Amino acid sequence: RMQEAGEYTMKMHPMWQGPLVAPGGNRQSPIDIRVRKSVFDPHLKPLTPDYDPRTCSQIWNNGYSFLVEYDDTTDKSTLKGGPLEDNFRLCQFHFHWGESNAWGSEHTVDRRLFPAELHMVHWNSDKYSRFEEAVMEENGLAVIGVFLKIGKRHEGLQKLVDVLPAVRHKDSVVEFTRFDPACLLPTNIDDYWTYAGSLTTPPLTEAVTWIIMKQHIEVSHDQLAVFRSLLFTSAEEEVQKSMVNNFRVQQSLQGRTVRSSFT
Ligand SMILES: CCc1cc2c(cc1OS(N)(=O)=O)CC[C@@H]1[C@@H]2CC[C@]2(C)[C@@H](O)CC[C@@H]12
Ligand SMILES: [Zn+2]
Repeated sequence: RMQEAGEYTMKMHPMWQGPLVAPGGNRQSPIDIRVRKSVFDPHLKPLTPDYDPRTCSQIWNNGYSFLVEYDDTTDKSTLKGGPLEDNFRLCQFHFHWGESNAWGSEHTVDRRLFPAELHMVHWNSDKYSRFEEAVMEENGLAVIGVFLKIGKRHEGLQKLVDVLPAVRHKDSVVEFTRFDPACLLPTNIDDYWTYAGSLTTPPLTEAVTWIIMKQHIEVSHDQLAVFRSLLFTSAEEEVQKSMVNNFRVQQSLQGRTVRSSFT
């Protein structure tokens, strides 16, 4: 019997069977961005990502998403400007998506859901010496969020899509080199919202300056379908679970202000 509408019960990924709220969390992510409540900040500078594709090293299925990891032992792929006071180093990017195109993003814009969301994770290399340290510190991380919509095929993404079957199972890793993450940014990166939040997966630490792009990117239905062919489960497990709906429920704003770089 097909599930009746509204009867939909999402099988929670084991990650969410634990504590859903960080202890004492008052700046949690993701959130709904209320456009009319965001405050234009004329002092926000243009964002200046400067990525070196040669720092791309591997793709890893960590059992919740797939992470494209970058060598962050030097200042070769960096992010500066925007709301950021310091220099940040790119360490990985990953996505969140749904089992249908009707939902999948973590952030929403006036409650509008997107089929997927890209996160590019950077850490403050002026203040800390390694990612694991910055993860625990306020203003330790900066994450760029980009919404994905279904439309024309994304040529730059295809190189990544083609290698995903090699990391189908949890804990699989495959070498992946010379991928320029800038190709996944929208053409206009000057218009964004920014707010103080947290990681949306454990350790859920309130270390993140979020920078959410106003302009989305387009990927094809077939490209997103390959994301859904990944598995939460490792090769040994007898019951295989499709990697879908790997997003966190929205958190309350708790008095925070979302700033915009545009009017
Ligand atoms: C894909 C979602 C994901 C995984 C990870 C982080 C962040 C992640 O997404 S999100 N949405 O930016 O919060 C930051 C902490 C990372 C973790 C991947 C695994 C680690 C790198 C651990 O090995 C140590 C710190 C962990
Ligand atoms: Zn994420």
